[in-house]
Amino acid sequence: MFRVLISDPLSEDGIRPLLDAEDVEAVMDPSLSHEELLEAVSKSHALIVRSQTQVTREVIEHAPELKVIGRAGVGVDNIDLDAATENGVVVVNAPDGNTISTAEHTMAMLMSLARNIPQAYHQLKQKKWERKKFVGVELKDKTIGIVGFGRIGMEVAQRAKGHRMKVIAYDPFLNKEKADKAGVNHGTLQEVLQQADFLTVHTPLIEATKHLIDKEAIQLMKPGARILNCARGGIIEEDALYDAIKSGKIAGAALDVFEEEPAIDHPLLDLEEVIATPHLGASTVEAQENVATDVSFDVMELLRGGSVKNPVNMPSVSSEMMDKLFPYFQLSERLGAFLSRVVNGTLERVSVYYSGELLDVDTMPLTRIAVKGILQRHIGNRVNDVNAFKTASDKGIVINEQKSTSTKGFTNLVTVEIETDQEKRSIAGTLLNGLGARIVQLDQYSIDVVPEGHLVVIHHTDQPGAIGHVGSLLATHHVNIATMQVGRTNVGGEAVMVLTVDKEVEGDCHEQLTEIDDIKQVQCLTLS
Ligand SMILES: NC(=O)c1ccc[n+]([C@@H]2O[C@H](COP(=O)([O-])OP(=O)(O)OC[C@H]3O[C@@H](n4cnc5c(N)ncnc54)[C@H](O)[C@@H]3O)[C@@H](O)[C@H]2O)c1
Ligand SMILES: O=C(O)CC[C@@H](O)C(=O)O
Repeated sequence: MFRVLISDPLSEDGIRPLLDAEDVEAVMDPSLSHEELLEAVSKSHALIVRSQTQVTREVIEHAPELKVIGRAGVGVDNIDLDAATENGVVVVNAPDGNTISTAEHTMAMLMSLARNIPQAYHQLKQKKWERKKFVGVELKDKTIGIVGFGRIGMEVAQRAKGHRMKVIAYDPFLNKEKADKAGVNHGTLQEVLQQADFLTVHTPLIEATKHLIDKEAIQLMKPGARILNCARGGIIEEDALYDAIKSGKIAGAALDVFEEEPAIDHPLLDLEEVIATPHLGASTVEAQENVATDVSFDVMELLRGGSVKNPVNMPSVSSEMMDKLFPYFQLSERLGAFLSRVVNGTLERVSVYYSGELLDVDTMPLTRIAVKGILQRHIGNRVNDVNAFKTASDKGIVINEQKSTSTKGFTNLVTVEIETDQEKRSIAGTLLNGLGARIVQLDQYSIDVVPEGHLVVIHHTDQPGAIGHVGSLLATHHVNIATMQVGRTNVGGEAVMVLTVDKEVEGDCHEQLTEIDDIKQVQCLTLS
């Protein structure tokens, strides 16, 4: 008998198949205290949550029999994915079921914001008939800037077009061709900020999107623009938004989500220009039924040993497979992560080539890990080696894996190649017997670099003094160089320097490196 604990309110119709299953004993109790949750989860094989229950490391480590955590919704930021993976617990979510509800909620917020509906309603309830105070603005011919053009962003765009708004969108996976197909304009983040009368964010909350809309970003916006967040608290910096509304730079904001929830006594709620709902984007009968059905299906499949539709983290890999592939996991991920951080343009195709002793091995798990390393730059830990291919194909990225007889003299070689709408770049790495992983090729240049820590990649012209200038400048910024590799194709031609350094190169130091004569591009990255 599988014991399933459901610790947030879920649609009973949606989880009916689970409640009725003969091999499942389900307990739904959304009112558990923290101590009661720890006690209940300690006997459970599966835990199903929405966004309220915080599935922390402590919770996961209290559950020795736990096999799966089901998230009835999209965002998994309330689940400690690392702890789940480390403890062999599979996390599944239900990413499609609440898209429409959240897009519709965004439109409801957009219209309420434009026409001051909540404020006017509140006054009328106080028996005040105010008309002058609540003059709104039309949506027609206004520009809506959409940051994050995934499932919800795209649905919002279609609805905004119905209101005859102009739509401009930014997403690292959006290019002109995809934007044309969706009938929207494609812009950089800066262009979206500058052109938007209404700015709406629909990204996940990950390292790259935390405070994406901060003071500097708001500075770029039109005076009198309005901002919406029906995605995740923290994408918009709340203090910066507060100041911008107080100063009159931003005319108003509509918020469904907050950095800390429940947000009962939040300063933004004291501003009349702010309208808000308590994280209601997914709160419709339909969405709750959809996500409950989807998540219970995957949870039951997993408990019964079947395959799941929406895995979020890494399931256990057989020990036999692990022995062969394990040494290459980190190399493949880091090659992908390195290349994704230096490539320009929108990703279109990823090819991974294997040679030498990898010729006869099933290398598909390594390709997944390389693709995960590439996509993580923009998607964070929602992409993993299980869902990497699906995530790539959802984004229109073609994945290609090939075996090659060209080993360039190494006993094993993994080559990752990325094509974007602007360029084609490649990187190759090997495992040296007893010495660990090495990057041995970057594009046309032969190098020898350990793929870890802080790295600086400098494209320059091969001229006397270039290396010395870089060394002296880093020294003035107290950046210690651990190793330096220089690759060139011919004397006096194009060349690359790859440095490993003891601390991150940023700000002025980065700026000044780019100003050195003969240096064309400086890219800094950290592999951990
Ligand atoms: N308010 C609610 O109740 C509610 C309901 C459902 C979803 N959500 C949230 O809405 C968000 C979007 O959900 P979705 O289903 O559309 O997800 P999705 O994965 O389909 O789309 C997210 C998009 O954001 C893009 N992105 C990532 N980093 C970016 C960056 N730095 N700049 C611009 N774009 C970036 C991704 O490429 C992706 O296309 C998530 O945060 C989700 O948790 C909230
Ligand atoms: O459970 C909820 O209502 C919120 C869900 C939503 O934030 C999500 O990310 O899917």
